[in-house]
Amino acid sequence: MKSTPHINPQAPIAETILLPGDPLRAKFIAETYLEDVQQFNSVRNMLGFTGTYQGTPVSVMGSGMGIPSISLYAWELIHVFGCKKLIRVGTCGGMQEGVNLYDVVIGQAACSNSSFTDQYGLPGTYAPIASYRLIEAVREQAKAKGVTTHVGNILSSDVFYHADPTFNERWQKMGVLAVEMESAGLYATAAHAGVEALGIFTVSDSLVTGAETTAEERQTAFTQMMELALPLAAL
Ligand SMILES: O=P(O)(O)O[C@H]1O[C@H](CO)[C@@H](O)[C@H]1O
Ligand SMILES: O=c1cc[nH]c(=O)[nH]1
Repeated sequence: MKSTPHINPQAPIAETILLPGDPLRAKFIAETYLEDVQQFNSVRNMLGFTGTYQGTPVSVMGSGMGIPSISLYAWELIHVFGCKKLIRVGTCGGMQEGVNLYDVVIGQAACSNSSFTDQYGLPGTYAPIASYRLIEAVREQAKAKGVTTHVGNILSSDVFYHADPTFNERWQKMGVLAVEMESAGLYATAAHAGVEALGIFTVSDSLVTGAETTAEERQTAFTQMMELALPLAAL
């Protein structure tokens, strides 16, 4: 089996892969939802698993935090291991009133302060967007399950603790729904390779009210986004 500096597969990797930032969230998803689970990766403790969900093969692996981390895993998963649908299941900070703790956000597009897309040498600014097919499918799932979702622009920030206290406010003014740290890199990597990507998030804290969840909840409690993402394997 092929291997890379970061993924040394001990089992097959499916065409659809869920990518939580936290490798322990990947383990939780595999143990909670998948059948016939095999662990395929442990390099750097970036745990990866393959199993089936309602009969369809699906993998789940931690992506680490930040655009450089998710983008290198996404590149290897696509170009070396043949992944075609990459779905980030992450936590995010709500940036608008009405985007409350535990709500589900779907990242239609991802703004960023990262220079990641400079590598493509485009004569302008690239707008990283999710697969519309995957957005539509998740919305249908959400309707059927009675889950409220917020669909719109998100911010993939390179900085968690920003020195400038007005940084978030300026993105909020532009209607950005939520902040996280990876999707712009994932969307651009997928677009460049001609495959599909989507980010589905649970609001773990609110930048509007200051409310927040615990580290344990971030690892295991955000099951709605997982249950919306897994059926995408069958598309
Ligand atoms: O919960 P995950 O998926 O890691 O996502 C969010 O949480 C981390 C920051 O705490 C960043 O990776 C951010 O994108
Ligand atoms: O990147 C992140 C993730 C969750 N909450 C935030 O405020 N930022």
